[in-house]
Parts: sequence; C-alpha cells; structure tokens
Amino acid sequence: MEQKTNQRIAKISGHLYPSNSQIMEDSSEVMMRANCRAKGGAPGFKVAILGAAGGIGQPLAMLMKMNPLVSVLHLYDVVNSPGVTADISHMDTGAVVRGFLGQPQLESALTGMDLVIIPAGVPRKPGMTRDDLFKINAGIVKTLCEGIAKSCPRAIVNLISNPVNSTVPIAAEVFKKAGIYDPKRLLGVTMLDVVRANTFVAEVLGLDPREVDVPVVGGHAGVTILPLLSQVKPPSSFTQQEIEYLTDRIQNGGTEVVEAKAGTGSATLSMAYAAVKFADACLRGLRGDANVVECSFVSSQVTELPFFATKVRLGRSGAEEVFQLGPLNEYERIGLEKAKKELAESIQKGVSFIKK
Ligand SMILES: NC(=O)C1=CN([C@@H]2O[C@H](COP(=O)(O)OP(=O)(O)OC[C@H]3O[C@@H](n4cnc5c(N)ncnc54)[C@H](O)[C@@H]3O)[C@@H](O)[C@H]2O)C=CC1
Ligand SMILES: O=C([O-])CC(=O)C(=O)O
Repeated sequence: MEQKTNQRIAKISGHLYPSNSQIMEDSSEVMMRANCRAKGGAPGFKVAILGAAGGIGQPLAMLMKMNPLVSVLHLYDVVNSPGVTADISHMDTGAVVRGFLGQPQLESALTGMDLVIIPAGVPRKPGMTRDDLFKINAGIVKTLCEGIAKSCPRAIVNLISNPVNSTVPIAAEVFKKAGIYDPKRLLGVTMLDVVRANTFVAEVLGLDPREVDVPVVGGHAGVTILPLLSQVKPPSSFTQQEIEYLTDRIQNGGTEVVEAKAGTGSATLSMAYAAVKFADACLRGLRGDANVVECSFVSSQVTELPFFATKVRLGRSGAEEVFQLGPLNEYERIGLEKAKKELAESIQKGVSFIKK
C-alpha cells in the first residue's frame, strides 16, 4: 500500500519537476490518465495558444483554463512554456493542460485543435506604430500559420498578433498557398476595441459598461478603428465634443497603454480579457449556440476591401454571416473613407509579403 502510494508520488513529482521540455512528452501514468480524460469524452473543445508565455499569453492561458467549454488546452511558445504550463496545470478546473516548447513541438501542439489563438510576436514601445512591428511579426505569423495549415487545417484561428490589419491577410495567403483557406475560419481579434469603446462610452453616459454595446468596425490601428457611436445600444445621443473625445480615445486606447507602460510593453491584461471574451464566443458558435454576434476583422464584401471588421455571426464553421455596416452619419462616413485608405495599404502589404 505504502509502496504504491510512493510510486504514485514519484510519478506525480516526475510530472511536476520534469527536465525542460520533458513535461510535453511525459508518458507518466498521471499524464496518461489526464490524456484519457481529455480523449475520453470530457465534453468541450481543444484550444491551442501560440505565444502562451508572453504578456498576453499567460493571463489568456489562465482564463482559458477557467473556461468550462475547454477540455484540452495546449500552451506553445519558443520560451518558458514549461513553467507556464506547470503553473497553470495546478488550477483545479476541468481543462487538461499540456505545454509545447519550440518549433519541433509545433506540430504536436496543433494536432487535433478546434481553436487556435495567436498572441505570438513583439509588442510596441512608445513612439512606434503597430505597422513598425510588421518586420518581425509577419514572419512569426507566417511560420505559425504554415503549422496550422499542416496540422489542424479545419481549426478556427483567432489572430491577435499586430499589425492585425496585415497579419490576417498574411494568414489568408499562407492558407491559400496550402490549399486549405476557409475565410470563415480566420478571424482577426478586434475585440479589445469594442471592450474599450464599451468602457469609455459607459463612462460618458454614466452607465455600467456591461449594459453598453458599441459596434467598432474597420480595422485595428489608429484611424482604421471606427466606433459607430450612432449605433450604440442603448440608443444614446452625444454632443459633437463627446463624439470627438470618444472616437479619439477609442482609436488611441492602445497607445494610451503603451505610453503608460513606458517601454515595458502594450496592453496585456485587458487584451487577455478581450481575447477570452472573443474565444468564448467562437466556442459557443462552434457548439451551435444561436445568435452569437461579435465584431471581428474578417474576409468581407461589406466594402470594396477584401478584409474589414464588422459584426459577424459565429457558428459551427466560424464567421457564418458578415453583417453590413448599417446607417452611418456624416462624421462616420468621413471616418470610413479615412479608415479604408489606410486599411487598403496595410492589407496589400500583408498580401505582398507572402506573394512576393
Ligand atoms: N489584437 C489586439 O487587439 C492586440 C494585439 N497585441 C499584439 O499581441 C502581440 C503579443 O503581445 P504581448 O503578449 O504583449 O508580447 P510579449 O512579448 O509579452 O509576448 C509574446 C510572446 O510570443 C512569443 N513568441 C515569439 N515568437 C514566437 C514564435 N515564433 N512562436 C511562438 N511564440 C513566439 C514570445 O516568446 C513571447 O512569449 C503583439 O504583437 C502585440 O502588438 C497586443 C494587444 C492588443
Ligand atoms: O497598441 C498596441 O500596440 C497593442 C494593441 O493593439 C492594443 O492595445 O490595441
């Protein structure tokens, strides 16, 4: 009896203090039991986070481990994923957590996944635009999407890495090249713009932000972020001064955080919250829930541009319906023209990166 207990403890300890990347391939009985639980019908979806050890990745991993719709959570990064995995795996929630470190383990990290969330890449420092991140992040997104095309081509992809206005077109081109592109399954995450808009508008209206719904369309950088304040729910009117203050604050919310963090990064905690809110909506859509609607930067025919953020209905195959913009006022129409001009260039830059 005592011997058996000791064996069990030894096995568990082996899982807790593995040598480096050994967590990942651990074939101990404990892991096998967890694997059985993961395979054996624990209801829920399999989710991978790529860039899971980063500023967004870590709180995102924690929140996804708390999501009852998740049965298996794969945490992949090129550094530190064993530590993050060991830490998160102690949470007494249902999802089975597994860690994966470095390119050789990307395939295992992705195989069988229903949803892949990508916050991998470098963040801004004060004085930079999101486009300044293109040089490094374009290559990272390309490599990760090649992995998705190979290992889980039917997965829904939530792309967070900036500049989203270019990384989503990059992902689309990679998937096209691989012959697996399904526009419905590729979603650029613009949820943080909606989260901020709800918060700032609620402040002005004196409401609880949970009661407020602001559609934010266009893209995810500066003037391409276009809040439609004429469509706020509950229906509200704003003075011109309020409209200008709110539009500017929503468009520059990311920069506000970058400057406050003074060189140590960009939004991570509010982004993790927004990413989970969006991922949860995608999972509810996958489950077949009706009327799951959120804003996202997707393949679109709403404007002449090939990608555009609007409200989309999330279903079993991703963004099943892309909603029109609805009626815009004069201020929003001018904003839309500005947004489209910048967006067209960012989209083209992403497409050329793969096509060239
Ligand atoms: N869509 C949005 O609304 C937002 C997007 N972002 C973007 O998210 C990205 C990540 O931001 P943070 O987490 O703050 O950065 P971070 O630097 O804290 O974390 C990034 C993580 O990505 C990992 N990584 C780098 N190359 C990788 C690769 N090839 N494969 C897998 N992982 C890799 C790094 O090791 C690191 O752990 C940035 O590009 C940032 O601009 C940030 C906030 C909001
Ligand atoms: O501003 C940044 O660089 C990060 C980001 O996309 C955001 O916070 O909206």
